[in-house]
Amino acid sequence: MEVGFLGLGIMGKAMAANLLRHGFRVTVWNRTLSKCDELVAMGAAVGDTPASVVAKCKYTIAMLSDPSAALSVVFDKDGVLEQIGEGKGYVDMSTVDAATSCKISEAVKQKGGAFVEAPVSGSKKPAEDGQLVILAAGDKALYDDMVPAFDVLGKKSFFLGEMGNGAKMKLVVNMIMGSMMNAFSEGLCLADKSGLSPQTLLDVLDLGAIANPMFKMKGPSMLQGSYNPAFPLKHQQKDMRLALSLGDENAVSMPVAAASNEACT
Ligand SMILES: NC(=O)C1=CN([C@@H]2O[C@H](COP(=O)(O)OP(=O)(O)OC[C@H]3O[C@@H](n4cnc5c(N)ncnc54)[C@H](OP(=O)(O)O)[C@@H]3O)[C@@H](O)[C@H]2O)C=CC1
Ligand SMILES: O=CCCC(=O)O
Repeated sequence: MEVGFLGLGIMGKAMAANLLRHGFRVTVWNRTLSKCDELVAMGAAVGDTPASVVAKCKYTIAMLSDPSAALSVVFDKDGVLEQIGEGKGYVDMSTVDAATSCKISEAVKQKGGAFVEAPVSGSKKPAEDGQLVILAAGDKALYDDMVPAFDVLGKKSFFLGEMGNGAKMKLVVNMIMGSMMNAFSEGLCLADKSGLSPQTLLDVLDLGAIANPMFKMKGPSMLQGSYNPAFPLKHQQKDMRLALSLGDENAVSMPVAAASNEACT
C-alpha cells in the first residue's frame, strides 16, 4: 500500500517510520524539508509539496500542529486541494476543531476526493510502538480502506460516524488529560512543600483508585525536572482552548478546564 505522509514532527516522524517498517511505500513531505532526511534513509520518497505527494499517492495522511497548519496545507498554493480528486483519499490525524475538519471535508469532497479525520490519543512512544488510539470519523469507505494503515499505527481504531465527531472526541479526551495533569502537578508540589516525599506520593497513587498510565509515565520525569517534550505544552494549550470553545458552543460550564487552560498559558 502506498501512502503519502505530510508533517514529520514528534508524532508524524514516528508514525511514518512505523509505516515504513511494516512495508508500506511512503512518500513524505514536511514544511522544513530537511526533516525528511531521516525517513529517506529508512526508504521513504520525498515530495516537494503537499500537492506533489497527493498527486503520487492514492492515500495521504497529515499530522500537523493545529487548525492553521491543517488548513494551510490543504488550501494554500501547492496544497492538497490542487491534486486531490476522484479515487484519492486524504486523512488528517492532527488535533483540530470540528469546524476545521468539516471545512477540509467539504473542499476535498467538492474536488471528488474522500476525507477522514482521525486524531489520535497516545504520545510519542505509543506512536513509535504502533499503540495509538485512533478516533476517526467521516467517509466510511475511506476509513475501511485505511484500516491496514491504522492497524499498524494503533492498537485500536474507533469509527465515530459523522465528520467532526473524531475532533470532538479528541478534544474531550485532551481536556480531561490537561485537567488531570494540572491536578497532578499541584499534588506533587503540595507533597514536596509540606514535607512529604513526592516519590512516596507516586507510589501511593500507583496503588490506589486513581492509578493511571499517564501519571506512571510522566511522574518520574517530573520529579527529576526532566521535561523533554513528548507532547509540547503549546499543543496541550491549543487543545484546552479548542475544548473550551466546544464547551461554549454547547453551553457546558467547565471551570476546572478553564482554570487548567490558564495554567497552560
Ligand atoms: N505529541 C503528542 O504527544 C501528540 C500530538 N498530537 C497532535 O498531533 C499533531 C502533531 O503534533 P506533534 O507531532 O507533537 O507536533 P510538532 O510540533 O512536533 O510537529 C508539528 C508539525 O506540523 C508542521 N507545521 C506546523 N505549522 C505548519 C504550517 N503552517 N504549515 C505546514 N506544516 C506546519 C511542522 O512542520 P515543521 O517541522 O516545518 O515545523 C511539523 O511537521 C498536533 O495536532 C498535536 O496536537 C496528538 C497526539 C499526541
Ligand atoms: O494529544 C496528545 C495527547 C498525548 C497523549 O495522549 O498521551
